[in-house]
Amino acid sequence: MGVNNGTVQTLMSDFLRTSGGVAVIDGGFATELERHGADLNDPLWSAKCLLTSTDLVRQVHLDYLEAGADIIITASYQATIQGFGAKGFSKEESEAMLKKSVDIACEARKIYYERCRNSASNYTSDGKILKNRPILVAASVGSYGAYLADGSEYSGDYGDAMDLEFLKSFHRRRVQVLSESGADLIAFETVPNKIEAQAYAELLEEGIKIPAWFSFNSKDGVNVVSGDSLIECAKIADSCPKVVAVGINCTPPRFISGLIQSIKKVTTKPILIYPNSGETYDAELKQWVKNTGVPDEDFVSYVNKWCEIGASLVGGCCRTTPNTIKAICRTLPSRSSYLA
Ligand code: MET
Ligand SMILES: [Zn+2]
Repeated sequence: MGVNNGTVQTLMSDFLRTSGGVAVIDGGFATELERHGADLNDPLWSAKCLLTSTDLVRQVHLDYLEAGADIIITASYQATIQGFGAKGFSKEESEAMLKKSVDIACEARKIYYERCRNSASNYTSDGKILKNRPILVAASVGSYGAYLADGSEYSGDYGDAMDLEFLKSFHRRRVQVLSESGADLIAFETVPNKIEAQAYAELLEEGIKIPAWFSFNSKDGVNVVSGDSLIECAKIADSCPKVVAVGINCTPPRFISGLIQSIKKVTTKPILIYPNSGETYDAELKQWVKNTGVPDEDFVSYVNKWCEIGASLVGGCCRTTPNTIKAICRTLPSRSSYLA
């Protein structure tokens, strides 16, 4: 673990202090696996690589560390006990797979630290950042909609019959296993609606021993994707003592400033931002389609503005790459010092 003496509540503030006020999150993980040739057309999506391509998973984590990320997010976004079960794995095997997603990220961090130790400078001639610094491993938990693998993490529509207890029991064991796996925190990502945020907040109170962040997604720049109020969602995160950061991921860059302003109204917890490239995922085509996608340079030109208005953790989501993360590091005043 990269930060010493941290308690659950102070983990993120301690971490941000040692990171110079702003920390860098990694970039798109599943889409980066795909860019390296992985076929993720599967209900497990990126978690399929936990079964077939662990070396690639480790390599992509390392690529993000060498691009300057301070926080790497595990391949467990769409890894669920139910999803592995549907492929014939036992409960024990499925739980082992969850643990493995964290183990691989921790291995990458260990290899990275070795490379830092063996490197004469913080920045190599081929553009790698090898700077010894605190690094956190965040265990990803994607939404119930992500498990459904039908794009409903972008609609947030779970039907009228959905209830809180169902969602809690869906996520309970997975969250327990990930919280005992050696990860530093849990990243609840792409949270599409209020009921799922509530379910996570209540699960965290069931004796979970590591902190978490809540990251919502939006497709209108005002509400979360289901149409539920972002303000109300952020309030749920704010009132949960285990939640150490609140924010937005997998949302077009152009919406981010407004969303930060909304979140700020209801919480003083650190705000995290990791937008996608601005393209849209077409669930039927199972493809990212271009619309208002912004190239890396434009995406990055927003970053300091986001920090000025309140973000303190910044990275990228789907279709962003290690180059995006490098460019984010280069633009942050607190980082540029070791990237000369
Ligand atoms: N951390 C996940 C990934 O980058 C988030 C996916 S959002 C649909 O793969
Ligand atoms: Zn994404």
